[in-house]
Amino acid sequence: MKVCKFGGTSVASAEQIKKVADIIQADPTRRIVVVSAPGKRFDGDEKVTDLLISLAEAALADKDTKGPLDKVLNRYSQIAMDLGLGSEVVAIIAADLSWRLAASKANPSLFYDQMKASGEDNSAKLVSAYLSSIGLPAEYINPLDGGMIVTSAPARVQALPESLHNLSALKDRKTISVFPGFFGFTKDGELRTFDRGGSDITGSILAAAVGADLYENFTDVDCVFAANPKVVDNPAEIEEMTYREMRELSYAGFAVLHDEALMPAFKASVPVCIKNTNNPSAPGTMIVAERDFSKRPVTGISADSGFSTLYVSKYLMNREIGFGRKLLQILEDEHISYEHIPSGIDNLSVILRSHQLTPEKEQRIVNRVKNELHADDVQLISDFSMVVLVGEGMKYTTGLAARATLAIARTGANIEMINQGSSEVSLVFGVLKQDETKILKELYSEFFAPVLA
Ligand SMILES: Nc1ncnc2c1ncn2[C@@H]1O[C@H](COP(=O)(O)OP(=O)(O)O)[C@@H](O)[C@H]1O
Ligand SMILES: N[C@@H](CC(=O)OP(=O)(O)O)C(=O)O
Repeated sequence: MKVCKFGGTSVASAEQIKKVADIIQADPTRRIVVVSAPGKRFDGDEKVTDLLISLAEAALADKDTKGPLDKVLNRYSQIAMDLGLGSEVVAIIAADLSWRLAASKANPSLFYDQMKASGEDNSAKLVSAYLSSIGLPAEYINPLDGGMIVTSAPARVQALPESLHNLSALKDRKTISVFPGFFGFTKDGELRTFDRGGSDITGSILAAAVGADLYENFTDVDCVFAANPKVVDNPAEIEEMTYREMRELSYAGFAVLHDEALMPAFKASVPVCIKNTNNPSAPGTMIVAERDFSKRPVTGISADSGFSTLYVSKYLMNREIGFGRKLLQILEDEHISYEHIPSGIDNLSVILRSHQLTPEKEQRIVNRVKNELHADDVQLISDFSMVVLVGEGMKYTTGLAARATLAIARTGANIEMINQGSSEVSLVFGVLKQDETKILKELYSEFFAPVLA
């Protein structure tokens, strides 16, 4: 049995949904289908999830919701019409959206989640109706009935282990299950969405739950490339990589798969294949537990912006027992997680994702570190990027860090931070955002271009 997830671009229009149906029809083992909300049809188009966020914002601000609501409804009715579906499914979607809009706004975060989740929920109803209309026995599965149970606020939303048990029943269904991605329900029955891009996570959980032979993740590129194809021209194709490599690469910039989508499949030993809805005969990229890494030590290079550094220096910091704990406690009090902590004897930097900060939080953190920890210098600096070299073979290759730093030096950029995880599967460079692209390109030509020449 295969679990197939179709991303936003794969269900963006009737034409795309017809390709999805062909893919399902071509292989009778494709029994569980996870869908995203309709995504972009062309450059500059709007994703339905983004339209729904605007709709929720308007509703919460007590502004006119007709404009944003019509935009969402038009996307679905256009698709339904082009698929030759009757008006019934559109009426169901319209009723669903007005029901959600009328829901309580007392907790804005829950209201947002309700609205966002409708994107995948209604997409699943539409796809299921279309599959049925062409004679494929398909059924929409409501995640509440299916048993997708997730954590409750304020924790980051994650599936609870009992979801695996509940969802395993899907493998016995005689029909093709069409399951909306991106959300689940808490034990108290509250709807919560995963992180953006979270339909990948749903697919992985379902694949693990039913013990699938393969989790196929269909998107709009033939495979995972060794670097972001929007930045590097014609990057090398990755035929096979490990879960660990993909996790590290998707952590910083490989948007093709959400970084939290690897763990469920990995734990259940389900291989993952990234494939293209627009070119399903291409073999795609296989993500597996182990592979031969003798040919190329570096598998891929990713880059992502949106990091900040909390720089703290204090004379004799290395001798002060509990300094690190107290510093991290201040961040915990502000509900902030950290990514890396490179340190010297009298100073350390805590690297964070900037989206967690607000001007007020920044001020509070800096004041507390100064006043409570008596630091000599405290600075919160934003606009950092991380460029990450990833490869299982890096551990067994000498001189690799030297090659990487030399390549960066050729760009004239400064390296603000270097971090090599103890597993040595990745080498992380903290750089200024303005230098990110040129460094990525230079590193790519250092590690990939010579091999291709
Ligand atoms: N290294 C990479 N290899 C392949 N695609 C990448 C890579 N880095 C970024 N991407 C981008 O990821 C996109 C697919 O992810 P996403 O937009 O989330 O698709 P979907 O809507 O199918 O979920 C591709 O169109 C591509 O631009
Ligand atoms: N629609 C949601 C969830 C998702 O996974 O979408 P996509 O498969 O298009 O990345 C989002 O935009 O975040």
